[in-house]
Amino acid sequence: MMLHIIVNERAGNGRAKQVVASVIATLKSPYELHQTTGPCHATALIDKISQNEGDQLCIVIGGDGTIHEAIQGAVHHSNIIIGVMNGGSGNDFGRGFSAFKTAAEIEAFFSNPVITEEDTGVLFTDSQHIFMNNIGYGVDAKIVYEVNKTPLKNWLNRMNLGRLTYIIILIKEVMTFKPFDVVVEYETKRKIYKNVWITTISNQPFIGGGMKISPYSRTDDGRFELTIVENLSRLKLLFLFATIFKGKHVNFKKHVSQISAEAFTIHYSGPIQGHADGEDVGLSKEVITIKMQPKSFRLARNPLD
Ligand SMILES: Nc1ncnc2c1ncn2[C@@H]1O[C@H](COP(=O)(O)OP(=O)(O)OP(=O)(O)O)[C@@H](O)[C@H]1O
Repeated sequence: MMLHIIVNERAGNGRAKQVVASVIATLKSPYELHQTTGPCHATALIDKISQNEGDQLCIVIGGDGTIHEAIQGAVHHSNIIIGVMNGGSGNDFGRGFSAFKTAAEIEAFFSNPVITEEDTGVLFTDSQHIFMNNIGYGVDAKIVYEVNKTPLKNWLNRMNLGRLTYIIILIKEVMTFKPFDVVVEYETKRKIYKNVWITTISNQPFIGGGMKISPYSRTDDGRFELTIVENLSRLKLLFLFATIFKGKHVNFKKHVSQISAEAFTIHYSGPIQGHADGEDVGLSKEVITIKMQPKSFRLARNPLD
């Protein structure tokens, strides 16, 4: 098995750069180092690496954006095995799937390889988007959109206060966002929800840097969980957000519904901001569809996790 290290040195405001430096200083196994230079480069690197014969272990060091791009490539190549080291500020992939923390853990993987086949999803709007963590339309997506745009993020990241960016923008958006209506179709069912704030489809539990929005999601069960938050005041929504960090929001059954299925079609009453794995996918069309791609990439798990 050949070892490749793919790093986005810009990720996490330099955190990935520090991680890669400490890994290569202590790694004993031979490796090839690849540095991403901009958007979509991680996908192109995976495509190129896949042309080598046999299994290729690609340890991706970056944030969820870089990992998302690497997995876009990995789903097309069965000889690619993705491993991850957290180098961003949110790091939800590492929380929900698995992550290596040290070179010693990578060496431990070589003596005892734990490789699993993991699910991804595809969002169909006017174009297609593959996602591994979650996609969502609603106030949560508007928060992600605003967080990615704000200069506050880099400034607070530099002081290791990345999570504070989410909290400040979350409060602002909860106070100004206009709720919407949806019709959800799954299996043979059709349900109507009014006054909706959040529609998030999850493949793993975490979103927004550690908020446990979908506590029962599993990355290899061939199903998604749709979380709908509806019909509550702005103040209650703010309170509910505070409970999402620990996954306790699911106890508010009057306002929070969770549905498990392999595919969903959702009709929106108006254009609502969306994201896939924290990256902007624009405003919702009238109808969107989400489909499961079961066991679509191979993951190297940290055997010491
Ligand atoms: N060398 C580079 N310079 C600038 N951007 C890059 C480079 N390499 C990759 N990128 C782009 O940076 C985007 C963001 O990267 P990533 O999500 O890994 O880091 P981050 O935004 O700092 O992390 P987080 O989302 O956890 O805050 C990626 O989607 C990728 O398109």
